[in-house]
Amino acid sequence: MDNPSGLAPATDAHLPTGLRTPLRDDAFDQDDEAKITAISGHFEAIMRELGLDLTDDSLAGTPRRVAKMYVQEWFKGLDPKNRPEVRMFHNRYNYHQLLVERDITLFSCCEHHFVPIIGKAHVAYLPGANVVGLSKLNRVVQYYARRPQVQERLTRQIAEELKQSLGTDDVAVLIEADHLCVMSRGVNDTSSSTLTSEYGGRFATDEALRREFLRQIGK
Ligand SMILES: Nc1nc2c(ncn2[C@@H]2O[C@H](COP(=O)(O)OP(=O)(O)OP(=O)(O)O)[C@@H](O)[C@H]2O)c(=O)[nH]1
Ligand SMILES: [Zn+2]
Repeated sequence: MDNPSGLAPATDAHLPTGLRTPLRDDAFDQDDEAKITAISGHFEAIMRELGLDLTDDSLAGTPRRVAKMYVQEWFKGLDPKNRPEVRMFHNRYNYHQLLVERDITLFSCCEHHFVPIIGKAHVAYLPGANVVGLSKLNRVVQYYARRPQVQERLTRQIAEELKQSLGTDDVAVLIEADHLCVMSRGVNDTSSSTLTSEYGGRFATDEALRREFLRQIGK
């Protein structure tokens, strides 16, 4: 993609304002290593406040482990350099039926409590002139999941990205997930789970198509 300014593209600049993850303008002025060093110092302070002895050989490396985990794994979807390139192929075989990628592993993080959200995403679309490389559907889910999130925004971000990348509004996204903030604290409910969905184009208007999608994902 042309980038005459030479500046890194802003996270989510391609999404409607309400769907963007709230980030400061200078979010990526620091490189990953500088972020890891800074977060490591902050996490060390939290551990100290909890009364932990940082000279213990099991605890000594924890601040940096956590910082690396945040920057390189849990929250790597905040950085636009990690946005997947969605490759399309010419649909020369004229496949125009429903395509469903189901049971995509979903690991995210609750932005209210910073604990995991674990579940599955199911996505579907109706191919037009082009088809997408299947793994790119999983990569789009993972990119938006690897951020502090609420499930509603995650669902709509994935749907919007797929609409733009696949060049069609005929996109469906359904997420079922367990929120550790609900399971492990607060209401301490380990049996409830949360379902969210977004239906675009023909999925929004054609009830039979929506039912077929739900049938294929076992709902
Ligand atoms: N809508 C929505 N809410 C979420 C999500 N993840 C966590 N929450 C909720 O965010 C809310 C935050 O509410 P607060 O009252 O500020 O926080 P709290 O005192 O920790 O709330 P409790 O969890 O009820 O103890 C809680 O009700 C969480 O269950 C999500 O993905 N979507
Ligand atoms: Zn939470």
